[in-house]
Amino acid sequence: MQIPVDIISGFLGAGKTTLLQKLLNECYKNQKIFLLENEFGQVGIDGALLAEQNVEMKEIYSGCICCSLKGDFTQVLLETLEQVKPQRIIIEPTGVGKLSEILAILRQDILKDKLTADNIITVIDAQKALMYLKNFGEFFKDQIRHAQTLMLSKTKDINWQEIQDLIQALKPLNTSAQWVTTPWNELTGSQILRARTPITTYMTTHLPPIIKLPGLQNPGGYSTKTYHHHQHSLSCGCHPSGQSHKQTPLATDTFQSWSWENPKKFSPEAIQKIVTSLPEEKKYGQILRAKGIVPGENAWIHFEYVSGNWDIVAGTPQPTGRAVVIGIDLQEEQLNQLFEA
Ligand SMILES: Nc1nc2c(ncn2[C@@H]2O[C@H](COP(=O)(O)OP(=O)(O)OP(=O)(O)O)[C@@H](O)[C@H]2O)c(=O)[nH]1
Repeated sequence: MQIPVDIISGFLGAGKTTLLQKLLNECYKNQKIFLLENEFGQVGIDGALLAEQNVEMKEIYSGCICCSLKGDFTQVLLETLEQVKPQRIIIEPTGVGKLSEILAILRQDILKDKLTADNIITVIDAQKALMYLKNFGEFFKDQIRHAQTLMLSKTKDINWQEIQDLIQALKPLNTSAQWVTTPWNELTGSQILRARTPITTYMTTHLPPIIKLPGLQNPGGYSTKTYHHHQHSLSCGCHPSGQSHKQTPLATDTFQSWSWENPKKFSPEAIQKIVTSLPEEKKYGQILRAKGIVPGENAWIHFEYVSGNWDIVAGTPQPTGRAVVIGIDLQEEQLNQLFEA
C-alpha cells in the first residue's frame, strides 16, 4: 500500500505552519500522521509551535531537504515507513526549498512504490508575492509551478482587484492548479483540501520526470543536532539536481540564516524594538524572515517577522529561548548585539 504524502510548500513566512495547524486540527485528527519539518536555520521554531498537535514529528535542520539534506530526507522517510508506519506523511519544507526537487526525491526508485503524492499545496503570501516573484523568482516560481493547490494567505486586507491582478501575474506559471483566495478562517480544512485539482490531472501535467539524484545511494544520517549554541550562519546551496553551484549560480545560494539560543529574558517592548529594527538593511542585512520564542519576565514571548511585517504573541515555555533570522548578507555581529544588548 502506498502511503499518501502531503507537501505544504511556500516561500518564507507565507503561512505554511499556520495552514498545517489548521489541517491537523480539522482534517487529520483521526489519522496516524507523521510530520516532517524542515528548518533552514540551525534551531527549530516551528516544531515547538506544532508540539501541541500530538502527532509524531521529526525536524531536519540546517539546510533544505531538496538539496543539502536530501540524503537525510530520504533516510527519514525510509525509517518512518519502516518504524512508524503512518497513515499519512505531511512535509513542510523550508521557505527556500524547491518543490520540484522534493517531488523528484519522492519519485526515486527506492521510494516511489511506497509513497504517493496526495495534497501538494503552495501557500503564497498575497502581500509580498510580487516582490518575491521579482527578487527570488528561482525558488518562488518553482513552488508555484509544481503545486496542485495555490493558496493565497493574508488576503483579508487586500481588495479583490489586487487579488485578481496577482493571480493574473502568477497564473502563467501554473494554469491547472486550483486557487484558494478566501481568507482561511472563513473556510474549513476540508473545503481547502477538496478545492484541489484532481490528483490524476496533476500527476500528468506537473510531476517532474524521474531523474537520478546523485548522492542518494548512500543517504546520510539524520541531522540530529538537537540544539546548537550561540550563533551560526549558513548558505543554502540549493541548486538543480546534478548541477554544481558553479554551473548554476542562483540568487538563492546567497540566503543565509543566523540562529540564536540563549536564556536571556525579554520584555515585550524589547522584542518590539528588535522586530522594528530588523528592516534596517544597512545595519543587519536584508532580512526576509525572523521568528523566535523567548522567555519574558512573566510569560514566554513568541515573535514573527516577515519582510517588514511583525507580530508578537504569548509563547509557551521552551527548553531555552531561541530565535532565527533568514535573509541576505546578514550581519551576524550586529544581530548578536541587537539580541544581546
Ligand atoms: N494576517 C494573516 N497572517 C497570517 C496568515 N497566515 C500566516 N500568517 C502569519 O504570518 C506569519 C508567518 O506564518 P507561518 O505560518 O509561520 O509561515 P511559514 O510559511 O510557516 O514560515 P517559515 O517559518 O518561514 O516557513 C505568522 O505571524 C502568521 O500568524 C494569514 O492568512 N493572514
